Amino acid sequence: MYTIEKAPAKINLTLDVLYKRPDQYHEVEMVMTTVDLADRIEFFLLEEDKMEVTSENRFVPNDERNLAYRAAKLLKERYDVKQGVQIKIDKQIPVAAGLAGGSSDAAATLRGLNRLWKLNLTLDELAVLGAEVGSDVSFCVYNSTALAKGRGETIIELPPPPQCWVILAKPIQGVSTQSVYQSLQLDNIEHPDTDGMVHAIKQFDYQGVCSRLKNVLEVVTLPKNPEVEQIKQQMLHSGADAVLMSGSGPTVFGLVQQESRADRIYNSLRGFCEEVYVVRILGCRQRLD
Ligand SMILES: C[C@](O)(CO)[C@H](O)COP(=O)(O)OP(=O)(O)OC[C@H]1O[C@@H](n2ccc(N)nc2=O)[C@H](O)[C@@H]1O
Ligand SMILES: Nc1ncnc2c1ncn2[C@@H]1O[C@H](COP(=O)(O)OP(=O)(O)OP(=O)(O)O)[C@@H](O)[C@H]1O
Repeated sequence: MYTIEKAPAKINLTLDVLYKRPDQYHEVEMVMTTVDLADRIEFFLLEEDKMEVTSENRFVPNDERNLAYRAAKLLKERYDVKQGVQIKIDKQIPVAAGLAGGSSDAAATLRGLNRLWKLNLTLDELAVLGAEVGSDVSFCVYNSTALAKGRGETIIELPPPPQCWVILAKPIQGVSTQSVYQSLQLDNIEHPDTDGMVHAIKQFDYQGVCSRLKNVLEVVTLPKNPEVEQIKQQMLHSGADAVLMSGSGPTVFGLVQQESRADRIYNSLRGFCEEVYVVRILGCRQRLD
C-alpha cells in the first residue's frame, strides 16, 4: 500500500506579535496563504513496526529530528498503530527559508498517514495534533488561507486572496526562527492592519491586500541579512506591486498580476540570488495529488 501528498509552501501576508507568553512563545496574529511550490511526499506501508524517513536534501535530517518523522511518531503512538511506514520526501521548498517547509511536510504526513493507516480523523483533529509538532503545522494541515492566532495554532479559515503571481527569492543564508523571535523588541512594534487585510481578502481587493502586507519580524531579520532588503528593493524596482519577507525570513516574496512582469522580476533577480521561483497562489483546501 502506498499514498502520496503534496506539501505546499506558505507565505505570511501579515505577521503581528502581540506579547510574549509565560510559555516563552509569542502570541501572534498572522494572515497566511499557500503557494504552488510544494514538496512531494510518498508513504509506503510497512507491515513491520518501524518508521523511516529519507530525503536527498543535505539540509534535511533523515532521522527523528525530521518534522515529518515527528508527526508520524505522534500519530502512531496516539492511535496505537502497529503498522510502520517509509516516508520519502522530494524536497522542493527551500529549507530554513520562512516558507514552513518542514511544517508542511509534517502536516502532509498527518494527512497521508491518516489515509494509509485508515484512522478516519478529520482535518480539525489533525490540526490539533499538528500543533504538538510545531506552531505552523495546524495551518499547513488545511493548506488554505487563514488568520492564525495563539502561537499560530488557532486557525480561522478565509477565502483565497485575489489570484496573482508570486515571485519568491531566498538569500543563501538560512534563518533560525527561534533566534528571530528572541531578538524581537516588543516595546516598539508597528503593528500590521490585520483586520484590514482580512477585509481586503474577503472583498477580493488586490490593491487592499498589497497595501497591507506587513511582517513585524522584518525589523529583526533585515539588519542582520542585508540581502533581504536588496532583494525587496530589486523586486520593487522591477515592477512588483508589493513585497514582503515571509515568516522569520529570509525569503522575500513579491506580488504582481501580469505574468510578463513576474518574468521580468524573475530575470532581474537571477543575477544575484540563486533560488528564485515564480508561482501562483493556491489559497484554498484541496486534495493535492
Ligand atoms: C515565523 C512563523 O513561521 C510564522 O508563520 C511561525 O511563527 C513559526 O512557526 P514554527 O517554525 O512552526 O515554530 P515552532 O517550531 O513552533 O517554534 C520555533 C521557535 O520559534 C519561537 N516561536 C514560535 C512561534 C511563536 N508563536 N512564538 C515563538 O516565540 C519559539 O522560540 C520556538 O522555540
Ligand atoms: N521535513 C523537513 N524539511 C525541512 N527542514 C526540516 C524538516 N524536518 C526538520 N527540519 C529542520 O527544520 C529546520 C527549519 O526548516 P524549515 O524549512 O521548516 O524552516 P522554515 O521554512 O523557516 O519554517 P517556518 O517558516 O515554519 O519557521 C531546518 O534547519 C531543518 O534542519
